[in-house]
Amino acid sequence: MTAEPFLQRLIDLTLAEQQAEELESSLLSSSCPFNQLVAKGIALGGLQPVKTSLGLGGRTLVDLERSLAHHQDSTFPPHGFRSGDSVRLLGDAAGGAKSKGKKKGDTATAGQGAEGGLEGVVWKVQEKRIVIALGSAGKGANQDDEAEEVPPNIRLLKLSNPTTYLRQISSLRSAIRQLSLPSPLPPLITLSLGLSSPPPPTPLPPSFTFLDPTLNPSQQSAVQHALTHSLSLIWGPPGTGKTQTLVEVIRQLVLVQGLRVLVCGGSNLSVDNVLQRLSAKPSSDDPRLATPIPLTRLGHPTRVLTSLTPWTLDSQSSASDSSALVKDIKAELEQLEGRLRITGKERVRGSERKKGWDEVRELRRDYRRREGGVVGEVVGKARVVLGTTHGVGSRILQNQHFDVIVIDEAAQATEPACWIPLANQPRATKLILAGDHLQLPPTIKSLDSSSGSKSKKSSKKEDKPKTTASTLMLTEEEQKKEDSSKENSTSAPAPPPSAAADESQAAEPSPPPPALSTLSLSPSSPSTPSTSTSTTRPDPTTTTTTLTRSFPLAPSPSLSLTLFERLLALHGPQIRTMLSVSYRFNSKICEFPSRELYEGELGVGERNGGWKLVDLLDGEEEEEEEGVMGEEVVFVDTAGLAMYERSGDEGTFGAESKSNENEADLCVKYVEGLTLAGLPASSITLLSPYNSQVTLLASLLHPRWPEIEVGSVDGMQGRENEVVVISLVRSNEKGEVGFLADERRLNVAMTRPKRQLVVIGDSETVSKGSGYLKRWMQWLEENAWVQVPE
Ligand SMILES: Nc1ncnc2c1ncn2[C@@H]1O[C@H](COP(=O)(O)OP(=O)(O)OP(=O)(O)O)[C@@H](O)[C@H]1O
Repeated sequence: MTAEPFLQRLIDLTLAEQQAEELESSLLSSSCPFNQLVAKGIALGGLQPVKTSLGLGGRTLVDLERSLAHHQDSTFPPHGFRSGDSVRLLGDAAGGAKSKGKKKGDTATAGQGAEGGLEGVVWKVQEKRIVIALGSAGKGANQDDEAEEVPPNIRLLKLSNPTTYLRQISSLRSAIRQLSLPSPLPPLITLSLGLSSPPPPTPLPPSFTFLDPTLNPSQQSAVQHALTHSLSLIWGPPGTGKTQTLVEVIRQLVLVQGLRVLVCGGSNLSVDNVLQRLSAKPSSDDPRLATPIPLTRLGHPTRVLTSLTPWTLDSQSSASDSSALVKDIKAELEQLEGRLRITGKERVRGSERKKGWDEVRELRRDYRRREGGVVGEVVGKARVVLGTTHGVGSRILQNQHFDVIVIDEAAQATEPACWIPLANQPRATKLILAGDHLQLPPTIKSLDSSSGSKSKKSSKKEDKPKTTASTLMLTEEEQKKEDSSKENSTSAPAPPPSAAADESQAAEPSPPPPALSTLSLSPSSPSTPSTSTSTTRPDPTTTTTTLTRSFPLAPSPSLSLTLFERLLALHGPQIRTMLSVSYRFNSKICEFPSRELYEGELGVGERNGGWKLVDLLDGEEEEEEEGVMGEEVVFVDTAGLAMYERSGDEGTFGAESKSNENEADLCVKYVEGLTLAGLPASSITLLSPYNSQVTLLASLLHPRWPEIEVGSVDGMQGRENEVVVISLVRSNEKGEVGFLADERRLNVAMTRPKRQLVVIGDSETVSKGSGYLKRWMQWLEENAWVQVPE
């Protein structure tokens, strides 16, 4: 397969994903009465605008509160609106604001009569107030005409968000265009498409030393590999210091090599993790670390950890010297708009009103132009810019060039998301990806065309890169493409027939992923490059089929194949290093995942290797409770006790999920024992692969121990606690294991605890699932403190 069809295939998969998300959202909202949408957390009614102001990008911000004419309480009920979500504002009475009806880029269906109204993006969410930046996700700030039409009574509906996909598609199209240009292809594009093999490493100078003297040997090797190779994958199993390693790499690149670095992450949290370490005072007194690196964090300030606000672009821009004039214009604009919005007797009328809005438009243009100048100045000073993969495609970076692209949590980002920095940074010559492809991959909603079954996995939906108001400023190219991409979306692979069918499939496991060792993207081995390793382009007058590839390129079977995995399969293990010391858990907890998934190479640090739960208790309790508190792994085996699972209505889409009441009771008993022994409830986490069981556990545990964390495995990636109790749920005569079949899900579950892993389940049922599950059950029998409930 040549490069162009490969990229086109990624576009098709992205369009299918966008369609699946739109379908899910539209089916949900169109078939539900409004109060049910409120109950589901995707709508809010009886709101009134209490203030309008101006936000970054010249957008009108509307502050909404619950109207006391409609509600007794001004606090919002539980809801799912988060900053960055696309929304529609509707006039409350008629179900549509007095506006221009359906807009050009309007694809979301949001309930009966919901086609009109104003589009916006959630800017800020508080207990009693929600702030909306007007303007559709795809249109940037060109909403001048609409600012005056905010209805007095408002219903708010959550929409599916096309911007994420638009940016991915436009980046992939940009990469396709670059293939046909006469100039040499950017080196990272040739490497990513297998059009060249990675060039030989550039050796480090003899004077090279590490800035961080605490790095372990595997971290040091990873740093050296990343500094000397054009393409470097840092494979970081749980708790192995991936972030610490990346920080050393970034500091070396900037402070020692004088390069400029763009750091992206699949989620806001991953970006913040890197920023937090990078902005912290270094523990080493190496003089090279004396001057702090100028850093800028892109993205919506409300989605950035509060402690990191000073590094956000918004904060830096408003603190800059050049922002004074912009502030003056903003104040003038707000004053004028405020006057024009006055209703009743005092209202501005007739030609004066028209003149006023003309002036607002003019001032807005001026504001945006000047604000753009300030933002460009601030970003230009940064030596490291950080943002989500989506955020770094913002127009803000259009004329900014970086030497190195770093993508953290790359095994949790889809490949089209990674193409945003790749296609938009043609001058970058080094790509560093960090992640662990043996933990859960990105969430995919669309059909997995390779298997015909739905692939729904992994990370929480909120963690997906989302549109944030600060990053809504699409490139002009994206804006032009918006409509055409929607037209094209009709040619994408067919979405699932119905949301109900969709979700019920999700209750069953996705087919187990290909093991890395068996992941073959082509008939020939990646380790057998063809003769040409040229990084220059062929004669542009010839067709793309003549592009000489060093490595075979196969179409991506689905979006769950990440760039991280594909590059590993394409270029071979020489492009990666593995961090092999985990600082999270004790050696017993490490044993099984290390043997089964990490080639036996994962070990533990000196500090944590001998950790036990009993060490957290004071002396007296320690003596009393020696026994289970001294165990690292506990297995409560319900085999033969007929503690069968139950299917239950999960609430959303009427989907079926599983629960197991007997197991839940055993969990409660176990937790009771731990707390009686003196362990704080906050040190305990309960996990289950099934949402129904999570709900059941929470209902049993939270009334007594509100601080206990209870969650689904998929939502807990990246988290840890002293004790983690896993309720496996599956217990049936047929030996059906459902979600447990995915090795990566189990890997995430069993690598969350620091001192004690507790598994509660039916070994007889689970052993029937797969070789991996059978081996796990065997290992538990041989290594855990096994309890058989009465
Ligand atoms: N060389 C080291 N020596 C001692 N402790 C270390 C070392 N490297 C990392 N750590 C500690 O290990 C813990 C995990 O490190 P870090 O957060 O960098 O890992 P990570 O791989 O990014 O984590 P995650 O699995 O959550 O992605 C931290 O407490 C960190 O201080």
